[in-house]
Amino acid sequence: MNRPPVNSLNTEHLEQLHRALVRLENEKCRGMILSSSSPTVFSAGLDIREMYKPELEKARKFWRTLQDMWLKLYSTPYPTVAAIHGHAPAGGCLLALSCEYRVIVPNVKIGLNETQLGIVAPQWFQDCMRNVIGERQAEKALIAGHMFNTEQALQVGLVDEVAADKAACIARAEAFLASQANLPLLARKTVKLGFRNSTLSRLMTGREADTKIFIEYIFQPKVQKGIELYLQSLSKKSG
Ligand SMILES: CC/C=C\CC/C=C/CC(=O)SCCNC(=O)CCNC(=O)[C@H](O)C(C)(C)COP(=O)(O)OP(=O)(O)OC[C@H]1O[C@@H](n2cnc3c(N)ncnc32)[C@H](O)[C@@H]1OP(=O)(O)O
Repeated sequence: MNRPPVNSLNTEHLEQLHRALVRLENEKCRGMILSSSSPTVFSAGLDIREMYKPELEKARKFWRTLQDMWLKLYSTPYPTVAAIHGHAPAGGCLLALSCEYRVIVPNVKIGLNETQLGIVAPQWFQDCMRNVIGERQAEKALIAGHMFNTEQALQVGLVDEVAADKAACIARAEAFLASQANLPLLARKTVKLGFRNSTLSRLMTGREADTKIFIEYIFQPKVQKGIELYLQSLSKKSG
C-alpha cells in the first residue's frame, strides 16, 4: 500500500487494491505480502472523510468497493501474509486479519477500535477477528474497541510472529510463503476456502443488507457529529 500519509482506504485506493488482487489471481501468483510504504503505519483503516457528510450514492459505492476488495482478499487461492510494520487500526486490522499469516514489529498498535469512535465494526469484520483469536477474546476486544500492542497481539494470537524491524518482518513473511510453496495448490486452496466459506457466504448473501446497515448508521446525525469530532481531533493532533 502506498497512499501517504497513512494508507487510509478511500474508494479509489480500495479499487486499486481490488484490481491488484484480481491481477495477481489472473497471473497465477504464488503468494502475496501485504505491506506498507509508510515507516510507521500499516493502514489507518477506512478513510474517515468518505463517511463524513457523504453523498448517498458515493457512500454506497464506497461500501460496495470495500466489500468487493475484501471478498477478493479473503478468498485468494494463493497464500497471503501481512507484514505489519506499523499501526493497523480498524480497517487496517481487517486487512491484516484477512491474510493467512501475520508478522508484526515492536511498538505497533493493532485492533478493531470502531466502538471507541462511536461506530460499529460490521459483522464480517467481527467474524474475521473471531476466526483468528476465538469467540471470547474477540467479544471482549470488539466491545471495548481494544487496540492491542505488539506483545498483547502475539499473546492473544492476533499475530503469528514478531520481527525486529521492517526488513526482518518482510524476511519472515517471505519465509512463510516459502513454507507454503511445495504444497499442492488445489488441496491448499480447497482447505483454505473450506475454513473461510461461512464467513464469505455470510457477506455474499447479505451484501445489500450490509450496505443498508452501513448507510443508515452513518447518516444518523449523532454519528455524523461523532465523526466530525474525531476528524477534528486527528487533524489537531498533526497540526
Ligand atoms: C454499522 C457499520 C457502520 C460503520 C462501519 C464503519 C467502519 C469503519 C472502519 C474503519 O476503518 S474507521 C477508521 C478508523 N481509523 C482510525 O481510527 C485511525 C485514525 N488514525 C490514527 O489513529 C493515526 O492517524 C495513526 C495511528 C494511524 C497514525 O498516526 P500518525 O502517524 O501520528 O498520523 P496522524 O494521526 O498525524 O495522521 C496523519 C494525517 O492522516 C489523517 N488520518 C489519519 N487516519 C485517517 C483516517 N482513517 N481517515 C482519514 N484521514 C486519516 C490525519 O487526520 C492527518 O491528516 P492531516 O491533514 O491533519 O495531516
